[in-house]
Amino acid sequence: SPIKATLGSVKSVLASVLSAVWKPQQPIILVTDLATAHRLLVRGAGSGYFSNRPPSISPSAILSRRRYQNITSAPYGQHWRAMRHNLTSEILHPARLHRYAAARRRAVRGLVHDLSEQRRLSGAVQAGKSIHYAMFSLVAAMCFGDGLDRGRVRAMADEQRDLGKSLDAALVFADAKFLAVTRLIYRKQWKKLAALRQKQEETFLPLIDSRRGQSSEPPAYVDTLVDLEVPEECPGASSARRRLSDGELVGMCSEFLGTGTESTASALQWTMANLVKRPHLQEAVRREIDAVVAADAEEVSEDVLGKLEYLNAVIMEALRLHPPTSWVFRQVMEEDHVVHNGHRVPAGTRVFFQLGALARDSAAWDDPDEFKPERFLAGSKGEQLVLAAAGGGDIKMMPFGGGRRMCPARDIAMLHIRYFAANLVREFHWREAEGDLAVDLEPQAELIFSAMKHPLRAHLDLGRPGVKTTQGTHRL
Ligand code: HEM
Repeated sequence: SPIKATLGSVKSVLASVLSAVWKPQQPIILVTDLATAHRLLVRGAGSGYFSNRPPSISPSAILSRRRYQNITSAPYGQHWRAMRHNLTSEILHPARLHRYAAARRRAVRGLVHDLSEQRRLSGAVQAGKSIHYAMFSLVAAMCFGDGLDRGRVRAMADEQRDLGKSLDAALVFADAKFLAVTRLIYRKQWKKLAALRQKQEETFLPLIDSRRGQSSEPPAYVDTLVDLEVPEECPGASSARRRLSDGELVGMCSEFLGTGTESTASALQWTMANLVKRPHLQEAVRREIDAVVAADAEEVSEDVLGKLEYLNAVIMEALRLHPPTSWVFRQVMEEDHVVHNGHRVPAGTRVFFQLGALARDSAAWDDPDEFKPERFLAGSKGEQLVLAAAGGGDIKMMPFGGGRRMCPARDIAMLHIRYFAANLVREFHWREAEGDLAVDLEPQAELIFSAMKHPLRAHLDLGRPGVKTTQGTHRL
């Protein structure tokens, strides 16, 4: 109606005026070359901390008015350290990764089964969607333990997807100084965010409660969280520690499910898309697998993944050209001493590292826009590349970020991608579909993650003689 339309335009004018008043523009540095990225992120971090991000847009942090922090959103300090240490030492430590091998095998088996069924029933399979769900079910098992029923996992995956989609809308609340006013102006967005979070609490809290006081092998992430003690924030209580509240636990589980699924599923999808687009590379990967895996072996097991150098090179090249996380964000704090072009960067400055541009820096790569896995093979120039340096060394690409806030899950992410990709290539011959279903390598750049704009679809032929679909038994 005309009244509604008038109110709508008044609202948008008012919102932009208000946001300019209460959100003084902070300077931004956009980093698109590797030399600057290295100087700021790695060496810059050595002379100060430079380890904070701008205020998070995670619904958990916004709705709780920043009382609930997760690893990604927490300011650099004791609380962040305790949470990150728990994740890296209890779940992601390289010596402990083998404990989740059974869950990984189940997830790959489920994915192969799903794709086989789709293949039987229709033409092109919806590989993108299936990969995403399989990765989610694996991460959900690591988070809440084995034995979750399929319906519940589906519901959680849907909730998580809706929450991810709401992030753009949550941007308006990120650093609003007068949240009450912003809430009023954007009340629809606020209500939607609150409803999504409410739903998530209803799903997660019973699962969390059912794990209290239990010990299982392997431990679920949530088991380590309910036992975790973090420093008390009260001034004067420097040595006091406390457990995480229910609200914090829900936020931490949501972070694990989101970060654990989105980037890895996206990297796997980009890898498979490039293999569909380039059948000769797919054949080379298959030959490499066949050379080290017996024809009657049930699967490409995790212990042979280290021998699959060419597959690894394909994955690295996919990560370079299609980094699943688009940006690394930092904000300069008072205590930082970040120097750029001979000047100290003022506190409050936001520094955005554009990962896609960094990985195509022509100073570091020959033919930066070409898909050439060979550059990552032993003996080639790319061999000595460093994915991202937490300490010294050059950076040639940084899909996992860098410095103290670098992704803590690089090893497990690479394991997941290699294991899934190796088995998918062995089980099926992937062929490009026609017309609208052909592989489109255009990204859907979102605020945080960058996935394929058109999720991967492909025709599949059985890769091994004797492999049966659900009507019989699949070998995996
Ligand atoms: C291919 C897969 C992945 C990619 C490309 C990726 C990429 C990234 C990037 C770019 C960052 C920001 C780093 C920075 O600010 O310097 C990050 C942070 C993070 N990632 Fe990952 N990630 C992946 C998989 C995972 C997985 C599987 C998990 C969890 C199981 C995870 C958990 C996290 C966490 C908790 C942080 C925040 C670290 C902090 O603030 O201290 N990531 N990731």
